[in-house]
Amino acid sequence: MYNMENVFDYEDIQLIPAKCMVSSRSQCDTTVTLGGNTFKLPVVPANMQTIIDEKIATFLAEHGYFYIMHRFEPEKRIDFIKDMHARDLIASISVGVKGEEYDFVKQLAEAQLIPEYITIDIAHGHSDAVIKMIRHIKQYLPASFVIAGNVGTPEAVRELENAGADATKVGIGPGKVCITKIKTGFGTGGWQLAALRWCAKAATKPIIADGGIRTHGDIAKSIRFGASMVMIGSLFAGHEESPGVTIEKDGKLLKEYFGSASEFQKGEKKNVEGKKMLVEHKGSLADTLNEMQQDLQSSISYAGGNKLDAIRTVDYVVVKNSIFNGDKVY
Ligand SMILES: NC(=O)C1=CN([C@@H]2O[C@H](COP(=O)(O)OP(=O)(O)OC[C@H]3O[C@@H](n4cnc5c(N)ncnc54)[C@H](OP(=O)(O)O)[C@@H]3O)[C@@H](O)[C@H]2O)C=CC1
Ligand SMILES: Nc1nc2c(ncn2[C@@H]2O[C@H](COP(=O)(O)O)[C@@H](O)[C@H]2O)c(=O)[nH]1
Repeated sequence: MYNMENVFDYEDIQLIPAKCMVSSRSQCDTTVTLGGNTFKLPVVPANMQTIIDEKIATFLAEHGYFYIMHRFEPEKRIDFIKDMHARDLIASISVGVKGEEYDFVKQLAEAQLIPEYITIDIAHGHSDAVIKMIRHIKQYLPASFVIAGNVGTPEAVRELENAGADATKVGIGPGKVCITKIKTGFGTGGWQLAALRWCAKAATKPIIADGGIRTHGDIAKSIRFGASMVMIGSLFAGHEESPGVTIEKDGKLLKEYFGSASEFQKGEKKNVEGKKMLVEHKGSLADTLNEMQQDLQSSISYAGGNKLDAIRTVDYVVVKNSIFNGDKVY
């Protein structure tokens, strides 16, 4: 059994401020390097169909943000890579592990269409299916940076890294539209931050923390506990640009956000581990990204530095389930 004293989640932790070394938060640098490219923020919108589409991917790439396109319209991926490369932008796609995905990878290699990033997007990433796919991609597309997941244990991180993954994605069930924990009894939901720390200690390559981010402060906490990058769904859902229908209810604008393992995504009620919810309309994605950057710059200043790395070593306290005291940001 995992030692319960080491179990905590985002809301249980407060980072402790250190002496400020900048005269303005604008001096704090939030950039991060992953796979040889430098991005404005250590944040990537989730590769889900209600979070990202080709238009958002292009916007993110053009403005210096990392992105991962989802894999739920597989027939569009080749044109997507060509289009991004024609614009001199990074191509970052997702794959699954079924038979046709092996052919797809070979097809890319034959056409010399080499995505800069390939994410293997599977619910239970600690599996031979993912290990085999990592090896397959590394054989046919050795120049692509492979992100593999999702996992929730150090053993899984080691196995995927040993198979050739360049980064691993941590988070089984902490997502807002996730019902894995309820339907299966498994996962890192409720202790995602502790699981991240546990995995990061074993990792020799970057870790992407995935799911459970509810506030911008949680990004800083993820960095503190070992993430190089943070994947976020719900905070990016419901924007003007977000895919999905806008609904007006009681004078309020709402947008749908559904899980990749939901009935809505799958089109059938089979192995459903996700749900659909309506989220409040949030305005423009660019505004949210700017606010995230400002908040992270502020986090860096509280950490007593001027770069993201300053956050990695700050002290923290465990304040079990108490930091919000009923407060809400909005
Ligand atoms: N991060 C998270 O906590 C979770 C994320 N998701 C998301 O939902 C989407 C669908 O995921 P997924 O179902 O893996 O993708 P797929 O439906 O593409 O399944 C991929 C393959 O893995 C098999 N598979 C899936 N889950 C398991 C398992 N628990 N044990 C053994 N084999 C398994 C499937 O077979 P078969 O269907 O026959 O079992 C299938 O052959 C992904 O985008 C994923 O990221 C889903 C759940 C949790
Ligand atoms: N268990 C499930 N997890 C899912 C599903 N669809 C996506 N996800 C995961 O959630 C995160 C986003 O989490 P959030 O808390 O930021 O909203 C996403 O990146 C996936 O890893 C699903 O259907 N079931």
